Amino acid sequence: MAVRGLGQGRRYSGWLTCTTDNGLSWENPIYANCWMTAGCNPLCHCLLTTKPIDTFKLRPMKTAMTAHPPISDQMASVHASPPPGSAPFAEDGSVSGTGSSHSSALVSDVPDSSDPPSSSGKRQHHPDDIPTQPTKKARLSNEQREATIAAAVSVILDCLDDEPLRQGLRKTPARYAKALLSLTQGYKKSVEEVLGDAEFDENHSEVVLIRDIDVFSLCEHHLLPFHGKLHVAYIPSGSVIGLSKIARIADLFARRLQVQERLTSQIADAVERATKAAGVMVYVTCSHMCMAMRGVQKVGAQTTTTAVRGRYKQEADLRREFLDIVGQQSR
Ligand SMILES: Nc1nc2c(ncn2[C@@H]2O[C@H](COP(=O)(O)OP(=O)(O)OP(=O)(O)O)[C@@H](O)[C@H]2O)c(=O)[nH]1
Repeated sequence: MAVRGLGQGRRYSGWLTCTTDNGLSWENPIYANCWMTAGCNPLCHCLLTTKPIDTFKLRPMKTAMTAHPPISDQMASVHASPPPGSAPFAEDGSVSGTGSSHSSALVSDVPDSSDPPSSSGKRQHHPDDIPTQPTKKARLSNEQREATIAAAVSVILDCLDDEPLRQGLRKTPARYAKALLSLTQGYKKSVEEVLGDAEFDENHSEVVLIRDIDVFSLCEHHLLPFHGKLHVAYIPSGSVIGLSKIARIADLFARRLQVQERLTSQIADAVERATKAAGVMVYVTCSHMCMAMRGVQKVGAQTTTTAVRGRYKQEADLRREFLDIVGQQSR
């Protein structure tokens, strides 16, 4: 498949075969942005290795060489110019040539024209802004996301280990990419999908409390896990939702890059919206590996966060009842 002329602002993906000057050869999946009109040199776009590369060859992935929508002029302009000495693509889609090693960011955050810009150009987050829909990045194909992450992990391994291509590490970039996408699968789902049809008319207007729901998430500061338990209570007003859906809503938000406070609020907001409840209370206790394995190294430290909505905000008795049920000290 010919890739010549994919064009400025297009994205492409493929496998890049690299050979270092000491004869080592390996393949890296790449997913990159192209901003040249023809004959671009993939080395200038992909984040590959710190080792010198003297030959390279690009062959398409089975389903790849897809042209994606152009990235905005704004994003194209933040990239550095490609180095001189581009290599032409062959008609079969492969490209070979010589060059020196070069690295740059792999995939930029492509702004969406539907995002309301702030005066600083950044998207403003509003407290009511619950991300109930899959994110823009999650709409990329799994293959594209896996390839991008795996390529980045190859670079990380190259920085850590003297033999990044040894048997035990050879498949690590691909394994890690799969694992990370699994740990962040919440980006791909919406609250509506999670709920399905599991809303049932019921006159029960007393507390429904689901306790001891496991929570596993990734701290957005260090990409290290935090895990613990959460308890959710709501006061129905005319209908209830399937019990499992509360845990699914929790997973939807936990399986993203998070801070515990935001996770807690997002679950409370989503449960309130899904159940149209008169009141919601969420209580989360977690251990953060970024505080245990590294940094301050406090292995026993636990963080508790709560979020209250509706009647739980106004009525201390309801909060007390919640804490009694989950076995915590009343405050
Ligand atoms: N509020 C909040 N902070 C978190 C959460 N997860 C991790 N953190 C904190 O994020 C902070 C990041 O602080 P920085 O000083 O930028 O990073 P750092 O140098 O790695 O900090 P140390 O962990 O203190 O070594 C740390 O204090 C973490 O404990 C969370 O869920 N909520």
